[in-house]
Amino acid sequence: MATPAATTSSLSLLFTHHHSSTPQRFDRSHLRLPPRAAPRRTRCATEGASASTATKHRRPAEENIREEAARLRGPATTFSAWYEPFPPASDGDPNERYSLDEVVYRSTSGGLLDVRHDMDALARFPGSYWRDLFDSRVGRTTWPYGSGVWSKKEFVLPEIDSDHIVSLFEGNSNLFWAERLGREHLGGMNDLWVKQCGISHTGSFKDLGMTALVSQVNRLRRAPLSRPINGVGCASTGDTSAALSAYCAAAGIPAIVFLPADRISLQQLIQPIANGATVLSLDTDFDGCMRLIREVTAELPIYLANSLNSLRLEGQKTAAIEILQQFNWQVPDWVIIPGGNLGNIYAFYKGFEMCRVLGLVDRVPRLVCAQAANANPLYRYYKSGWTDFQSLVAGTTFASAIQIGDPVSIDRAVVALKATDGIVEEATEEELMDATALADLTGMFACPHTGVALAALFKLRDQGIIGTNDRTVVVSTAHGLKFTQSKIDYHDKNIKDMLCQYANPPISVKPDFGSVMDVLQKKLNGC
Ligand SMILES: Cc1ncc(COP(=O)(O)O)c(C=O)c1O
Ligand SMILES: N[C@@H](CCOP(=O)(O)O)C(=O)O
Repeated sequence: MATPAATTSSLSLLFTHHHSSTPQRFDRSHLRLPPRAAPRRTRCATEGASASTATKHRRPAEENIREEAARLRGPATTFSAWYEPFPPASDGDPNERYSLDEVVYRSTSGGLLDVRHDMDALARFPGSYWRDLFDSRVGRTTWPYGSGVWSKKEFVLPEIDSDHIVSLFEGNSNLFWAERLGREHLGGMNDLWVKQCGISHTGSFKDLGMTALVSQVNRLRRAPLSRPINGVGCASTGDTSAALSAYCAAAGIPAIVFLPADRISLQQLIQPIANGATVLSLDTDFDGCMRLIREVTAELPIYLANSLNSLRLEGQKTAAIEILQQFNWQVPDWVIIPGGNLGNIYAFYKGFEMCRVLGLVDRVPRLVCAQAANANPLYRYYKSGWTDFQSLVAGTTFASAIQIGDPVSIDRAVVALKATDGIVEEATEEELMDATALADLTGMFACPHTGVALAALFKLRDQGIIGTNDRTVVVSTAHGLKFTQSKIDYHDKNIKDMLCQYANPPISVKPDFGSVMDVLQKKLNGC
């Protein structure tokens, strides 16, 4: 079994308790709990109104689910969150903090910010309370808890009014047992799981962060705050832009996306176009787009939606909490995540660590960040023993959404990995494409980024670092249907210097019985 990760981490600081507090008896009236279900009454079809009328009008006809939730809501929450410098200031102003209603992305020293929660207030309730509350909301449509993100609202953006939330009922993604991949291709692994964050509204995990960010923008733009924010913008390798465009379109907020020309898939490109965003195709790479959007958002009233903005990570961290929940609050041994701009690895850590600190679980898993060898600044940094970070010009990779050489969240990633006794692995193009193909041959339809994570798993199994019985979760970050060209090239054996050993090209056959029989007999005889 894997060694459980250290339980006291340097990051405990991130979850500051302002006073030492032991969980006390709790008063449920402080929380916005889901309305208690009315006692069920069996109704026979002949009783009163017809059965169809009785089931049709669940609330007054003129009321929508948002209004229904507002009517049923309890007293306001006492939880709060704010921005603080990341990592916590050692030589800066210890009191530096900002309201989430401020438009601020950087600390006064130019460093990153992080969303901090009032952990004292949350810790007034025992872990069992939070587990029960979150479990009670899964799979419901009660606004806004039908979303996997907002079902954990108190841990995400506790102060936002539910009326301001922009949600497409994201999250609650499938976590499935990859039985055959583990058994047949990973030396009899019997506890291998894939968290399908890409089976989602816009086909990637970015939806989780974008619902949080666009909701906050919606709050800022509307009365009483009425901030002059004219639009929301991002640089993107294709997934952030898709999520931003969809959530902005749902809220009626203008979206502006900066895309590196010819470096994202067609399926990703059409998403913001279809959602009505302003799409700028720039003749540079992602890092170049990122530099530009930072300059532009400093000049124009455009709110920055990249994960440099720590609001995003509050939504993304719920995927980690969901994994714990899906395992009935048992902690897996390993979680493997593909990394590019490196916000997500930190978001996962934050979700796990918050649950540990608040007593929902007693430890955190070991994290593995997997990078494409052609875009591997974190891997090189890790291999240097965290002594020498060099940004680089990322090379072309089939895992195009992580073709990033100067990751914004490098410092966040290092904290997450150090605190979880984490590992960084890399995958060559052949390794990631073979891993993707093998996963597909066992029933998945993985994106190349998931292939990077799977290739890292293959290596860590070969090295004996991940054991046969270790409960391991591979985070699948996007839907394979967004990256079909790479699969077409692979199965066509049309990739230079790649064997494409698992290619399964279609067989051209004459349309007559004899020819078809010949082919099938050869196939069935294993020739
Ligand atoms: C599909 C996919 N996987 C993984 C990542 C990596 O996430 P992060 O940038 O947070 O490291 C991204 C974006 O960068 C992505 O779009
Ligand atoms: N893969 C991302 C890259 C940008 O990441 P972000 O999380 O910082 O917005 C994308 O799809 O654009």
